[in-house]
Amino acid sequence: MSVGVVIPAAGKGKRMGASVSKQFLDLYGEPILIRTLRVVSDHPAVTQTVVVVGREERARVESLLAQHGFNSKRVQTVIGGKERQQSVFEGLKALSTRWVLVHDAVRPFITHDRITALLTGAEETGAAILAVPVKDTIKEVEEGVVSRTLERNRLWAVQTPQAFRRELLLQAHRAADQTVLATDDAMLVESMGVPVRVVEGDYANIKLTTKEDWVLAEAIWRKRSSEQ
Ligand SMILES: Nc1ccn([C@@H]2O[C@H](COP(=O)(O)OP(=O)(O)OP(=O)(O)O)[C@@H](O)[C@H]2O)c(=O)n1
Ligand SMILES: C[C@](O)(CO)[C@H](O)COP(=O)(O)O
Repeated sequence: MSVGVVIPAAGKGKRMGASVSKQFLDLYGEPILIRTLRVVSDHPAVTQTVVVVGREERARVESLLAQHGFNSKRVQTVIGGKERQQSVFEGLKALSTRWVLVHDAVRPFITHDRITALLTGAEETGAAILAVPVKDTIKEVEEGVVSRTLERNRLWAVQTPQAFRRELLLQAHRAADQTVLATDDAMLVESMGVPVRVVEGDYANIKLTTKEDWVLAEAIWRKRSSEQ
């Protein structure tokens, strides 16, 4: 199985509200992007990694990669787009592998064990995602009033990485042609009628989105470090 990875890292991190984009913030002495990359690119199935960056940040990312021992053969950079979906599409075009993992730069707590399970899950239909059962009750709200309570035992919170046959995901992105804006890649494949396998994720695989997530990230990191 030849597996490439796309790491979208061209976001601005507006909801985090820090002075630099969240993927460059240090978590216990190392930038989040580097922590994420170290786990994903070291997985034994991964042969190619592409980091998608903002145009004005490319030089900074390349020097960060070199500083942390990632040479340009192991990890390359491409310029992203305005939305995550466009950034992923740019990354996909730079890969030559049969399979692709798409993984947010800001989910540093992914493990090899979950990546392996995800890749196995994807073999059947060409598409698989990691997800965890939701813990809260979820309601639809319109103009400040509840319109519907969703059936919790059918709801899963979706994470990355997501794994696809690369040609399938490329086809799905081309079909969307920027007229459909999806919040994850699986949505594009689902809209082609392809079944997407759900593989149980890990609640610790959080996405750093707001300041509260940072507190949680520090706690997860401390716990993981004390267990090693
Ligand atoms: N145009 C974009 C937007 C997002 N991303 C990346 O997609 C991942 C998930 O996106 P999100 O958490 O929404 O990051 P931001 O867009 O940076 O956050 P915000 O919406 O708060 O600005 C991040 O690794 C982010 O860098 C990207 O590569 N290109
Ligand atoms: C892809 C994702 O991480 C799955 O949970 C999420 O949808 C990304 O959303 P964002 O608004 O781009 O952070």
